[in-house]
Amino acid sequence: MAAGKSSVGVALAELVGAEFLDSDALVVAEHGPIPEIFAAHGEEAFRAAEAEAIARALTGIHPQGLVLALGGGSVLREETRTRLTDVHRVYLRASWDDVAPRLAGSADRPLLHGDAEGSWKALMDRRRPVFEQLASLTVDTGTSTAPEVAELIARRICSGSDTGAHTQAAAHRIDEGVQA
Ligand SMILES: Nc1ncnc2c1ncn2[C@@H]1O[C@H](COP(=O)(O)OP(=O)(O)OP(=O)(O)O)[C@@H](O)[C@H]1O
Ligand SMILES: O=C(O)C1=C[C@@H](O)[C@@H](O)[C@H](O)C1
Ligand SMILES: [Mg+2]
Repeated sequence: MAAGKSSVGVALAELVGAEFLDSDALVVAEHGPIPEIFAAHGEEAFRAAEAEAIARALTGIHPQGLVLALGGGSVLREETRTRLTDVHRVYLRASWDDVAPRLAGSADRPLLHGDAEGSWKALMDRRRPVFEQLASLTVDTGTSTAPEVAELIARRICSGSDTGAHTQAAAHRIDEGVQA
């Protein structure tokens, strides 16, 4: 949470000329604000809506390519991890010290209500192994701005240091974006 998935995703999509989608925004557009979904229907209902939104995004047609920012807990579902097999999967790594100032004043993360630091660390302890295993590329976000992180991702994908599957066309587009 607050690792910068949405901010970096927008910057990366702009850099490489791809379409950008955000699973949280897709869920909100269809079902309303996330805290209200959690309050009215519970986390499971949110996770189901999130998995559906991601499935639709990934099966949609995106002639320019797609950068998809995922909700922080979405990949805990095996069905979603399976859907990501053939794409680049970037893990934006951040520490509590990195994210604490970014979370200040934000009330739209229902899983962090109360003891935000304790909740964030407990969530991350559970999720980190999943993120590490799923990622085809890991980037630290602590000391770089979102556009800088985006550029680093594009360069790493171009240079082949990302092990994720990708097409020649996508690599070429990224190359052009990085050089632009
Ligand atoms: N590399 C960065 N350096 C400094 N601030 C950042 C960086 N990346 C994102 N931010 C800021 O942190 C806040 C959270 O970023 P963002 O919404 O992109 O995170 P997220 O990972 O999408 O969070 P969520 O899991 O809630 O969807 C925003 O205010 C954003 O401007
Ligand atoms: O980390 C999480 O579980 C979440 C992160 C946000 O992106 C939202 O998807 C929601 O607040 C849950
Ligand atoms: Mg986000």
